[in-house]
Order: sequence, then C-alpha cells, then structure tokens
Amino acid sequence: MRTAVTTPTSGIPNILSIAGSDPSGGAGIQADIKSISANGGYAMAVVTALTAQNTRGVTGVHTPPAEFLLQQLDAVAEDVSISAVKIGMLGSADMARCVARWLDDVRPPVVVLDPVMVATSGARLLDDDAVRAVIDVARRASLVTPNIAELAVLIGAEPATSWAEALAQGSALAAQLGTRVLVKGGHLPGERCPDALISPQGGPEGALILDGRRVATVNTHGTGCSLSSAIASRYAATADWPTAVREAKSWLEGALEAADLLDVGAGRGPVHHFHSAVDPRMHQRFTDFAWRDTTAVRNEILALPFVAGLTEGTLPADDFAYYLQQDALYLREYSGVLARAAALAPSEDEQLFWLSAATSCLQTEAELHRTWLAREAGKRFGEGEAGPVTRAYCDHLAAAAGRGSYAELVAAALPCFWLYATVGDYVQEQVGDGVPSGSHPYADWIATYADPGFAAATARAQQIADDAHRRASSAERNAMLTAFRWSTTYERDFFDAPRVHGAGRHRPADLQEDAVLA
Ligand SMILES: Nc1ncnc2c1ncn2[C@@H]1O[C@H](COP(=O)(O)OP(=O)(O)O)[C@@H](O)[C@H]1O
Ligand SMILES: Cc1ncc(COP(=O)(O)OP(=O)(O)O)c(N)n1
Repeated sequence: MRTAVTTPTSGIPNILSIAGSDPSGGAGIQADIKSISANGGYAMAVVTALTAQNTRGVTGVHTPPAEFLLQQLDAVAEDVSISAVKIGMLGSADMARCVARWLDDVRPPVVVLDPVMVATSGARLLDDDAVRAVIDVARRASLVTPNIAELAVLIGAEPATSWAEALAQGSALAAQLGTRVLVKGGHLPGERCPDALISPQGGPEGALILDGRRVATVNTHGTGCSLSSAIASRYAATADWPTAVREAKSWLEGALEAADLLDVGAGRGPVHHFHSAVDPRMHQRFTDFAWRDTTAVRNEILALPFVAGLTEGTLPADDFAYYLQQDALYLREYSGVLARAAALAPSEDEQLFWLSAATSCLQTEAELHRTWLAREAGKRFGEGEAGPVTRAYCDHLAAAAGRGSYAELVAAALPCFWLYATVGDYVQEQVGDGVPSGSHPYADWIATYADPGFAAATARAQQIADDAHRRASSAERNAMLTAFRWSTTYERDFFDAPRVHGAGRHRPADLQEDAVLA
C-alpha cells in the first residue's frame, strides 16, 4: 500500500511539523525541524503548544487558542504544497479535534503521527480527555509511532514488558485504527533496540522487524520526535515505508551515537541531529577532546603507587624490573606498530617521523632497559614472557595496525608518547630539576621521559593525530577516540602491572629467584 507523495519542483519535499515547542531544543518542533533538515526535507512548523522544559523535565504547558492553530495551518496550506505532515504533541482535545478537521479539509498525502502523551522523564504532556481525540487523529494518519507507554494508553492496556507483548499490542492497534503502526523498542530493556513496522493489511510490510543495537547513552531526549520527522521526510523522498523507516532508524542511530559529543543540560540530553552533515569534532582538535575525555584515567595513572614509588625512589627494584622487562617486550611490538604507521602515512614527512620513532624505541628507550636490566637484574632486553596487560595492550595495537586505518592506528599509538611525557614531566617536577643519575635509583628513566626531545616527538605525534582526524570519516573519528581510550586504559594497567601481576604474584618464574633490591 503506497501513499501518493507531492514533490515540489525543487525535488526537496516540504515537510510540515505540527507539534509543541521544546525551548531546550531536543524534542518537539525544534527537534522536528533539525530532523527534517538533516533528512533532506524543507521544514515547516505549526506550533500546538508551548512547553517550559529542559533536559530534566517539563515544568509548564501553555496551549494557544485552537482558532490560532487553524490560522497557522491554513496559512501554510494555502501557500505551500505539503509533501508530508508529521504530528507530535497536540496539547489538548480541542487542538487534536482542530487538527483532525484540518486533515479532513486539506488531505495531505502523508501523515505520520507521533502520539506524544508522556515524556521520557515521566511528565504527562497530554491530559486524559485528549486521548480519544488523538485516537481520532490517528485514524487519519498513514503511520502512527507510539512508544511503549503510548501504545498501552492507545489500546487501553498495561505497558508491554517484552518485545513479543509490544508486537501483539502494535498489531492490535494497527487493526483498531486501520493504519500502520511502528512499534518502538526504546523503552524495553536489553542490548538490542528493535522497531517493527506493522501494517493492518499484512502484505510485504506485514510486520517488518528492524533490528538495531542499543546505543549506550543517556542522551535520548526527543528520539521519538526525531524518528517520526525523519520517517516523514524519508517517505516523502522514497515513497516506500520500509525504506523510509529503515533509513530514518539508521540515521537516528548515528544521531544517538554522536549525542555525547554535545553538552546540553544536566538531564537526558538531545541526540545530535547533524551528526553526518556537521561533525562538531571537525571544529575541535582530536587531541583536545581525547585528552579531556580521558582525564579520569590519567588522574588514576598519576595516583598509582608505581608513580609515587618512581618519584620517591622507593619503588621496589623487583617491581621496576618486572615493569622494564614487560616494557622491553612491549617496545618490540610497539616499534613494529610505528613502522606500520610509517607504511600507511600519507606524506614523506610523517613517514620519516614514524620510522624515526620506531628506531628510537629500539635504540634510545631500549638502551635504558638494556642497561638497567643487565646491571640490576642480570637480564637481557626482550627476555621473558609477556604478562597479561602487555599481551592485551599489544593485541589492541596489533588490531589497530591490522585494520589498516592510519587515523585509528595513530590514535592508538599516541597515548604511549603522551602519557610517558606526562608521567616523566610529573615525576621530574616532583623530584626537582637536575637529578644526578647516582642520587636517584630511577634517574635514567626520569631523564628519558622528561627529555625535551621526547616532548618534541610527542608534540609531533599529537599534530599528526589532529591532521589525521581532520581528514577522517565520521566512522574513523569514532574509531580514533575508542582506540585512544583503550590505549590510555592499557597504559594505566601497564604502570600498575608490577603491583597486580609482578613481584611474587604472577611474575615469570625466572625473575622471582634473583630479584635485585636497589
Ligand atoms: N539507546 C538507544 N539506542 C538506539 N536506539 C534507540 C535508543 N533509545 C531509543 N532508540 C530508538 O529511538 C526511537 C524512539 O524510540 P522510543 O525511545 O521508544 O520513543 P520515544 O522517544 O517516543 O519515547 C526508536 O527507533 C528506538 O528504537
Ligand atoms: C514539545 C514536546 N513534544 C514532544 C516531546 C516528547 O518527545 P519524545 O521524542 O517522545 O522524546 P522524550 O522527550 O520522551 O525523550 C517533548 N518532550 N516535548
């Protein structure tokens, strides 16, 4: 069953949202306008109600006279060829009846109704008397998109607690209204977040289940408004309900994934409607937000007993030996990862930087390991078995190198530079400048990582990461942040590994017998 669509000569469908206003911009007409625009439509808006609300809830609703609503609707309809209508909050029975009459008069080709009754925060947005009037509007809609609570109100049942129950309620509603129903799984528990397009006629779109993953974010304010507007826009463009719903759902998943990039309010924040058109990370340096994002883990690193022991010189020598031996094993892998970065680098300059960094791993940094391990522990560089953290960290780096994205690999490699420079500077600052190598047991380590040359290499690696980020696709940018987070976490665990896995715990047997105390 297809609904005819009126396409303006521009080819850009004119989508009218009839909805309430959310001054915080996450739901209602504000969300609709963003969603319609992001989904290729020209957005128009007729306001049914003014709400006072923010990301924490609704504190007031003001409904203008129904005559004025009609005046707005007529003003649009008399002038503009409407491709599709999305209806959201109706505010009162009067408003709902006014909209129903206008629909009968104008007969827009496509009507998507999101029967807004209860906000996610739990606040009622529609009084009980209006529910019957909304059901009347629903009978005139091409598609109705209730959430679990609204579905229950519409069929007069208790809210579904399982997907199967929600599907049964959706089928009952579709049959009762004689129109399509989109059952939404957003409010059900579980890792998946499916929706289902249910048609009262059956046929190819009889009960089309659209599986989706649940995005881990609290910022879901306005998902229903955004989805229904996106569906109206995509239907106006494609004239096919399954395609429209699939495209809208996939777009919304991206908007949810990017929601945490915004910083709007202290409650359930909005989704990022323009996640694919304007990625705010384009305007920020990767290193700025990745550094901010990992502040907590970095503070944990600086508070580790290992760092205190390095600073005070009280770190047991066998803990340092475990650490150095693991680090030697790590550096072998890491230098290979840097060589891979050189192979993928887009310019000769970056290629040379990574090659030189790879060499430095096996020369300058490793020199410290070689000397100390030979002198204090009678060990050779690269000897022994990798512990659990070393293995996990190396596997993570190898996976980033293997996947072949230069941007992701650079982000995975960066914390090793940056955190060592940070810890080196931090320890140096605590200890004071110019530690003579004989007076502090870990003076050589401090000198290696608090070295201005190492700081310069770190700054160059940061610059390369920022450049790679500017060139990266949205998916690559996500992968960069994930890779950076994981490497930061592994760095923390690596510094803590002597305490957790070394010195008499899970240390390799060969280090247990001949641990040397400073
Ligand atoms: N955390 C999430 N991850 C992915 N999709 C979600 C999430 N929360 C809601 N959705 C999707 O958002 C849309 C709106 O669903 P829902 O939250 O149930 O409605 P409403 O916003 O009307 O309460 C649906 O497509 C649903 O599957
Ligand atoms: C003015 C206005 N209209 C609708 C809603 C409800 O929005 P919805 O998309 O269902 O999302 P939640 O707010 O429930 O997360 C609203 N809050 N305000």
